[in-house]
Order: sequence, then structure tokens, then C-alpha cells
Amino acid sequence: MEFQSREQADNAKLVKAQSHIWNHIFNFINSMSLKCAVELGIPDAIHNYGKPMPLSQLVASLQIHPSKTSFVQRLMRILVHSNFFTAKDVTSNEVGYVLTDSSMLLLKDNPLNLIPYLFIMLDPFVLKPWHQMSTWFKNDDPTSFETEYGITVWDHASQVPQFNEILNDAMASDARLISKLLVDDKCKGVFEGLESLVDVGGGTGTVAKAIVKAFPQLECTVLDLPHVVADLEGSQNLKYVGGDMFEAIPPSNAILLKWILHNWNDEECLKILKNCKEALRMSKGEGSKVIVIDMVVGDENTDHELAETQLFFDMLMMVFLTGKQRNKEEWANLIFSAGFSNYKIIPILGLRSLIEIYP
Ligand SMILES: C[S@@+](CC[C@H](N)C(=O)[O-])C[C@H]1O[C@@H](n2cnc3c(N)ncnc32)[C@H](O)[C@@H]1O
Ligand SMILES: COc1cc(O)c2c(=O)c(O)c(-c3ccc(O)c(O)c3)oc2c1
Repeated sequence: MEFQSREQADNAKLVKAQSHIWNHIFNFINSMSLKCAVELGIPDAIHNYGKPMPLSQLVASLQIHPSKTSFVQRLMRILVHSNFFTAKDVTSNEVGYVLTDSSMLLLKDNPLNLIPYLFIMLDPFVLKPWHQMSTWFKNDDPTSFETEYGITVWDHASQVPQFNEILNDAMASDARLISKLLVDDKCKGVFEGLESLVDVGGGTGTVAKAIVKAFPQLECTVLDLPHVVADLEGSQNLKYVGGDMFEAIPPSNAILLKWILHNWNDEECLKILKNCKEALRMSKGEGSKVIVIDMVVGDENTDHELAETQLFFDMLMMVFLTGKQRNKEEWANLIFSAGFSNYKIIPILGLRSLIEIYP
């Protein structure tokens, strides 16, 4: 074994620490390279080609300036490294690019694509509040978004229709993916036997539509802010109600809160949960429950990459809204403080869990 002096060991630690810092400084390059590839239509071009796509074909299919052709390979190289594409040998001196499971979710024609989420989170307007975090720590603004723009995300969305639209699209893109999992066999039991369901903060109704399709006997109501549900048309067993969950929730046998409670602080969540309890009480149906879909953080078995994603979402809530991601104890406190008798955490939606709460 090669002998390593104390000084060599110290130096090895030094360069490792330096590259750790470099990787954190440059983390944004991964996001920006991905955004660029999607804007250029690279995942679609590779998908449409139907077999490993040589660089020359990829370059020819993109609408880029001739002076930029030699740079495509460099963009592809970092995206292969970050596992958005795989490079397969086509001939001895040429590789062909293929999609990975992740880039499949960035195809324009994939109904489950996450493109709207990618674009909104990396929009310069949405990135700006991140620069205000340290200022926010020193002032009494509720969020860094307010430090930057002097208005809440909710008020900005209600005043600027274009912002409202892209936010709703981004939320709907996640809702499409979750809906696929929700009506899957593993989750179906959660909705079986229910007579009515209100999807509180249900956005433009993506999840509700999937639920009524899978459970046609269920009467479903989407409650959301008036500017979100304005102009939306329901169907026989799906209706839209413009309202405020902090004021009242329509009486119902069950209530769905998907990606709602993580937007709000404990005090605000208590108001929402108490209104849910009242809505269940008024309906007097059998098997009443609140169904929460949100993250439960802090499980020591969560792998490192997934734990990082949960921490990202926690920071997102801190910068834009008043919410947070909660651990098991925080969920229990919230649920019992709102007067519910019991709950069950079902960890079946990947990063998120389904939490059933009983009156
Ligand atoms: C994170 S989105 C979740 C949307 C949807 N549940 C989903 O998972 O795709 C939060 C939703 O809460 C709605 N919302 C915010 N404040 C509300 C209020 N006071 N009453 C009803 N809905 C509200 C927003 O308009 C938005 O659609
Ligand atoms: C920019 O970063 C974020 C991060 C988020 O997690 C949310 C979010 O959860 C959310 O519901 C909304 C939202 C706001 C207003 C609306 O009218 C609406 O339909 C949705 O905005 C967000 C913005």
C-alpha cells in the first residue's frame, strides 16, 4: 500500500472541499442546461428519431445558428453526465443519444410532462426572490417573494392573469402525474365507498377529473380561489366552486388536500383543518375522512437524493409561501390540535405520502 504523508492527506481533503464548494456554486448549471435542452426541443428530437440519434442528426434537426453546431456536443455531454440522456455507441467513432426515464417526462407530447414546472421555477422573475433570502432573514417580511416584490404570490397571481395561468399549468402538470398513481390499484382503496369528495385547493381540477373517471359514483367538487376556477365548466359529477378554504368548505363525505397544507404555516393549517372537520360533520356520511397528499420528511430510511428533494421543497415554501415540509411529529401535532381523533400515514406516492385523517 502506498504511504500517504500527513501533508498529502490534508491536501487531498483540501481539494475535495474545494470541489464540493465548486459543485454547490455551479449547481445552477444543471438546471440551466436542462432548461436550454427543453427550450431547444432536444428530448422531442431524440424521441422522434426513434433510435439512438447521432450528434450530426441531432444538430441537423434543431433550429440553431450554424455557428453553434459544434457546441451541441458540450451541452449533451453534461446532460448525459446528469443522466437525462444516455450516449450509446452507434459506430466505432459515433455515439447516438437516447432518452432516459427522466427525459421522457420532458417530452411535449407526454401527458405526464413536467415542462411547465421546469419553466416556471427557472423563470427569471421567480428566481429573483432567491437572491433576497439573507435580506429576508434580517427583516420581518413573511417571504422573500414579498421582500423582492412587496406582494404575496397569491395576490400577484390574482392580479396578473399570465402568472396565474403558468402557475396553474405547473401545478396541473404535477397533478397529472399524481392522478395516474392515485387511481392505480395501490391507492384505489382510499376512494372506494365514498359518496362525495371536495378537492380543496384543487386548482383547475386535474386530480378531480381523474377521480370521477375512476369512481363514477362519486360526487366531486373542486373548491379553489375564484380567479382559478373562473370560466371552468364542470360535468355531471364534477362541479367547480369559487371560494376560500379559510372561510368555509362545502359539506362532504371526504376532503382531499393535495399539496395544500405544505403551502401554509401551522396556524393557517389549523384553520383549514378545522373547516374540513366542520364540512365532514355537516355531511353526516359514513367513513368520513380527510385525505392529505404531502411530504412527510425526516425518515432516516429516505435515500440521500430523495431527502435532498424534500429539503428543496421546504426551502421553496420558505422563499415563496408561508408553508413548510413537516415530519411525523409535526403532522401528528397539527392533526390532533385540529380536533381529529386519529390518522394513518401511507407512504405510497414516492416522495409524498397519503395521510388519512379521521374525525
Ligand atoms: C400547490 S396548489 C395545489 C393544487 C392542486 N391541489 C394540486 O395538487 O395540483 C395550491 C392551490 O391552493 C389554492 N388556494 C390558495 N388559497 C386558497 C384559498 N384560500 N381557498 C381555496 N383554494 C386556495 C391555489 O389557488 C392553488 O390552486
Ligand atoms: C414560485 O414558487 C411556487 C411554489 C409553490 O409551491 C407554489 C404553490 O404551491 C402554489 O399553489 C402556487 C399558486 C399560487 C397562486 C395561484 O393562483 C395558484 O394557482 C398556485 O404558487 C407556487 C409558487
